[in-house]
Amino acid sequence: MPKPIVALPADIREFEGTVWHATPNQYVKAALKVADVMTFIIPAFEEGNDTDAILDRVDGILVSGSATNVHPSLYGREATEADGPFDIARDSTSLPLIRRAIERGIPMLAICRGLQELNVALGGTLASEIHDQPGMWDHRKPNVPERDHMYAIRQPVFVREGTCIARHLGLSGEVQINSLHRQAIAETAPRLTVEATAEDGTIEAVSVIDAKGFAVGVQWHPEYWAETDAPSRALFKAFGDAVRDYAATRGAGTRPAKLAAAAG
Ligand SMILES: N[C@@H](CCC(=O)NCCCC(=O)O)C(=O)O
Repeated sequence: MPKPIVALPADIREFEGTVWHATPNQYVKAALKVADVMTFIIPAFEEGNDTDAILDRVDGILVSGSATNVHPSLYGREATEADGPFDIARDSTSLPLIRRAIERGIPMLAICRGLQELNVALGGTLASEIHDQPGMWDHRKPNVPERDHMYAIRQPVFVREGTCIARHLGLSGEVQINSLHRQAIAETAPRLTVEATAEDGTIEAVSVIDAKGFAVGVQWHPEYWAETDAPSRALFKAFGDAVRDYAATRGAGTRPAKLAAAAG
């Protein structure tokens, strides 16, 4: 069987005097080295992407983290200074991919901003600058020069027994994670179940209720240490296995009508 492919919605970045559709190496490296799947980076456009045409051609979606935030208008709020910076093209690409992948039973792993997009895509809301609230930890990216130190594993979260994420991580109870976020889930979308939380109550992992397949989101960054940290590795291998299972099914004559017609 050919190596399966997952779609990853790009971020919009500006440098060297132009606009780039980009993603950090850590996501595509973990996908290839640990999940053993290839990644097609999807250019981020406010309009023009054909979501089903993308999903007809891939076996999963991987929704990455980003320093930008989901635009508050997407969860019924006015935008304030604290809610930025924004990446509306990324929002416009990710949210339809997330909704449609869930409808079609296409495996999805959502990470950090990806978990927040998953929650908003399914009708939930987000809170900004959570560290300013009484009793909350500081979950923000550590202000250090070295990227390994930014993504250092440094906080415990508690994984509920018998959950999807417990199965994929290969454990329940306390697990140590890294943390690089200013926002978090405020109102959980109706179709999501909370599967892990931090001691301060921050939602750290969710899964889609009654999902047809692998459909989880984590607020931390398993991709960064996927080759060396056991729970991170287990999660990416479980994602890769789900993607291969989907690819095998898709390859077994259940290709979407559009592709079958195009193939003649
Ligand atoms: N912007 C959101 C999501 C945070 C996230 O995805 N962080 C990973 C990238 C970190 C970085 O490079 O700054 C939030 O802050 O909650």
